[in-house]
Amino acid sequence: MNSPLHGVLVSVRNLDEACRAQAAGVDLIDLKEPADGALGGLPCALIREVVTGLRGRGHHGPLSATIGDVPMTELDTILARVQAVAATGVDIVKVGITSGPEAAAVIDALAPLPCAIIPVFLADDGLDPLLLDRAHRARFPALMLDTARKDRGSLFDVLAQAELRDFVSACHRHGQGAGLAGALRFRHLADLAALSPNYVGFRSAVCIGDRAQGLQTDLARALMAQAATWGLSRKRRPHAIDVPMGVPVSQLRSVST
Ligand SMILES: O=C[C@H](O)COP(=O)(O)O
Repeated sequence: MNSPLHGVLVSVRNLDEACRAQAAGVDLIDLKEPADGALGGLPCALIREVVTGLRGRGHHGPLSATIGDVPMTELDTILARVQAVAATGVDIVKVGITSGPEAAAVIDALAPLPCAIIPVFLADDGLDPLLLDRAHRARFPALMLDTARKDRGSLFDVLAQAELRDFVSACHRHGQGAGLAGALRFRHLADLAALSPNYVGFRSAVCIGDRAQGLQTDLARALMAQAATWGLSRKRRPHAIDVPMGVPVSQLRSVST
């Protein structure tokens, strides 16, 4: 249960928001620019500033960052961005994967890299089982689902419960953590808990208005409190539903700088 890939992930865009997330007790702080799409990237200098700032404030929890919304056709750019983001000092690099002929080559190219990478499958148009199987076999520490079009409902509107359950089970069968995100709201916590993912990701739910607005500390605190009652946070209540073991720290490849 001490996996760094367990709990509630909240996306932030700068050090101020990161400190708010830290104050709220967020388990995984994720760096991205929410106004630039589902996986909008931040400049590496800003990522480094946030990493240094948080570590300087005694934050020991895992930090992730996205490489930005890079098309699958631009493999060289994807690999260069992964290397640059990993070098900022984050623990995990998130890479968005969209279905299409080039996606398999992206998975294959990411797999041997010497840093912890989480492929994020954008599920708006369904999941490609062959692509997912490839990612399971590539031994990434975790896989994640998210949605690109935030105005069309949540992850639960684009995938059936059974598909989500199969995704989580397949991750666990392959020794991988399973992450779920996609315009998730407080009202989804019970359904999320029933799926027993390793971590759940939020941005829209901790903003007033859309996800491009500022992170609200009060909402983040409330989210963490409610997630804890459902066993979805690392700070679980004693009576909370048990969540399967996540990926042990030893299984995370270190980030090369
Ligand atoms: O990585 C997780 C996402 O940032 C979640 O954002 P969202 O709740 O707006 O879909």
